[in-house]
Amino acid sequence: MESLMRGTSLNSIPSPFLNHTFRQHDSRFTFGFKSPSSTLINNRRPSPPCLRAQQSEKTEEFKVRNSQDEVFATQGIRIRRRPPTGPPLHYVGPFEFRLQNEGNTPRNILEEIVWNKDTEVAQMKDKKPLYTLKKAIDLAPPPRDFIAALKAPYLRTGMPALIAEVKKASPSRGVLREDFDPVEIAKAYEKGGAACLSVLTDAKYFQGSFENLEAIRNAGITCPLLCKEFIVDAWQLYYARAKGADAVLLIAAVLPDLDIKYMTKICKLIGLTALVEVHDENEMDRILKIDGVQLIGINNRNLETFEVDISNTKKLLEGERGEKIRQKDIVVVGESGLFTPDDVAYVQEAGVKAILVGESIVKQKDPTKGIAELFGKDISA
Ligand SMILES: O=P(O)(O)OC[C@@H](O)[C@@H](O)c1c[nH]c2ccccc12
Repeated sequence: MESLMRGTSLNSIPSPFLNHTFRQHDSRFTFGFKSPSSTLINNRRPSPPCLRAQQSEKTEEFKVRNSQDEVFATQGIRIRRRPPTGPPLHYVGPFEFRLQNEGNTPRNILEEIVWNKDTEVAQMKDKKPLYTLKKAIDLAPPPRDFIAALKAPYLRTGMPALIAEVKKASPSRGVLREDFDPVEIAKAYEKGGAACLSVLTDAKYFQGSFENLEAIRNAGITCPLLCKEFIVDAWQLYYARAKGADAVLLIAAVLPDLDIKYMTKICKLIGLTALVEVHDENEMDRILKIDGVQLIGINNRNLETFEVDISNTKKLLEGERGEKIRQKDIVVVGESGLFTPDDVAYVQEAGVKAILVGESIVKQKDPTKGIAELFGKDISA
């Protein structure tokens, strides 16, 4: 299974956004990175009836996708979940004309990742259908309480609890650590006082894996584990739980409200905690209207542009939003771009009870010391 995650077909999708260090090429993919062109196709023969039937199926698919796009647009979601199929053929006299897909190039890195993930998940689902995962989750180690693990150190120390990220690489930063031993890093984080760990499982863009998640889970680590994945399908929730995850990330920039509602319910059902990630006011307002969300992450990095600005955490917690969050007793996590004790103090002041940190601690020779440096003191006691 893991070889599939890192298999040739997926690793080889050419990407204009991906850091050169782990980029390969393959022409088998349906969505390419050709310069968007509007090509008029002119077939000289009229279509036989079977072709026309296929085309009307395509028309239906096109309509469904269009209406999905409309739902996304009304919620302010810019990310398209799949490459557009393009308009169906138009008949003009004895000729068939159609405009070739103009929009089948991802508009940004997040869109590219999501399109890849969709293909990847479809392949994985074929190999491991849901009913096999349902059996597997009964055998998985019982889930740990992610939110309780965050609240305890915050109540004890008054400092934000740390979710320390096991992260080898990212599309914006390239490889963060060459000598990457996920289990050693996880142990060092735990020793340094991390409350929970986040483990990147995306292979193509972050050089992570589910093997890492499983290995950390089986290495005697007691911190609850967040599976850091791009969830586009409920099947992935079951897969994450089967691999030992205690929590998963749901990205509001990718998932419409209905998916968030449905997925948070499934999470509850199978014992996973959902960390719902927002990046702007619109996403925050959408998520605050959804019942049952207990944990919200504010990402200081815009996943479409890679811009990092830690004042984003403050901005989204000001005024009525902050009030509503307190009323609902939601735990907020400040995510990304935190490097110094001043940064930690800044987001704490803004109202977060936990922080999610990768780069600044994973890059340190000794990540245990990296944590003490980040907080300006030893938080392990
Ligand atoms: O390495 P940083 O800047 O400390 O960031 C960690 C974490 O917040 C970041 O990896 C992250 C936040 N949300 C994500 C969604 C997908 C992938 C990665 C992320």
